Amino acid sequence: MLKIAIIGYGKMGHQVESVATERGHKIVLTIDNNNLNDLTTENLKMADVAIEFTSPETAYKNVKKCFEAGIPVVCGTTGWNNQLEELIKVAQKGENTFFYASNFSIGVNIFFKITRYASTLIERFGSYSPEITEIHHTQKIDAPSGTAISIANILADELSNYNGWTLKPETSDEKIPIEAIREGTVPGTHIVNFNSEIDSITLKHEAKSRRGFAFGAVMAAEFIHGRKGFFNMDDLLKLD
Ligand SMILES: NC(=O)C1=CN([C@@H]2O[C@H](COP(=O)(O)OP(=O)(O)OC[C@H]3O[C@@H](n4cnc5c(N)ncnc54)[C@H](O)[C@@H]3O)[C@@H](O)[C@H]2O)C=CC1
Ligand SMILES: O=C(O)C1=N[C@H](C(=O)O)C[C@H](O)C1
Repeated sequence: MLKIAIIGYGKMGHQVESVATERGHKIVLTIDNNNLNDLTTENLKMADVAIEFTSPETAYKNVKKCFEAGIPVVCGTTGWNNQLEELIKVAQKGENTFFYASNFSIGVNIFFKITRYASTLIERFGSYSPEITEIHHTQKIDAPSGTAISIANILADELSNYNGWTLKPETSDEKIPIEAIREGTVPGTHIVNFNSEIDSITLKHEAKSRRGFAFGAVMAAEFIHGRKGFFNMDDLLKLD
């Protein structure tokens, strides 16, 4: 049984609470906009691990607070990639424990591997243009989604004609276009399309709820218990 601090008690925080208690863990602290002053070193030290799902503006400070308190932290907040790199480097030194994923769903992480394999085949022929579409609920702050950026990085790794991504309607020959659609309450849909003059190949992952994200985050919390350093879904799922 782990004692868990939930930082960000919104849509994801509530799902994490539900999955964690079902798995026999205890929630010892919940933090949201209404009780930010409770995010103290003293309170964090009551927990074995913190799980952070907040906003692009707040994640950096929250993860740093966990480092300062010496508490392992699992973070799924998207939209702060520049600052994230800095904290990954800090954790890689081995004094802190940090697990980050742009998407904790097992299905999406399988989808990442399928996308990489498809890209290696596409690269041999060179006649296909890639495009990513992500569809999310209208409350989502960041665009493109963290998952779409992860997919774009995989495509750019494998396709020699591309070296980054661009958010539509902007276009650029060397950048993989990402279309971000905001629609109703969609939990998260990601589509990769490889288009040529004679055909197209489409890969799609569609989350049916937020449960898969929460389940992955709780598994990550269990995984980092007793470990030091930086970890991601490849360490947890060992899909290679
Ligand atoms: N990595 C993954 O698998 C997933 C990542 N996400 C990401 O997680 C983040 C949160 O998503 P949702 O739960 O849907 O958002 P939400 O808006 O429903 O919840 C955010 C919560 O954070 C709280 N909050 C704001 N500032 C805070 C601070 N400084 N300290 C503590 N709490 C604070 C808010 O009061 C709110 O309760 C987003 O960046 C989203 O993209 C969402 C789903 C899955
Ligand atoms: O904000 C969301 O809801 C989600 N955010 C993550 C992202 O930006 O990729 C993961 C998931 O798609 C849901």
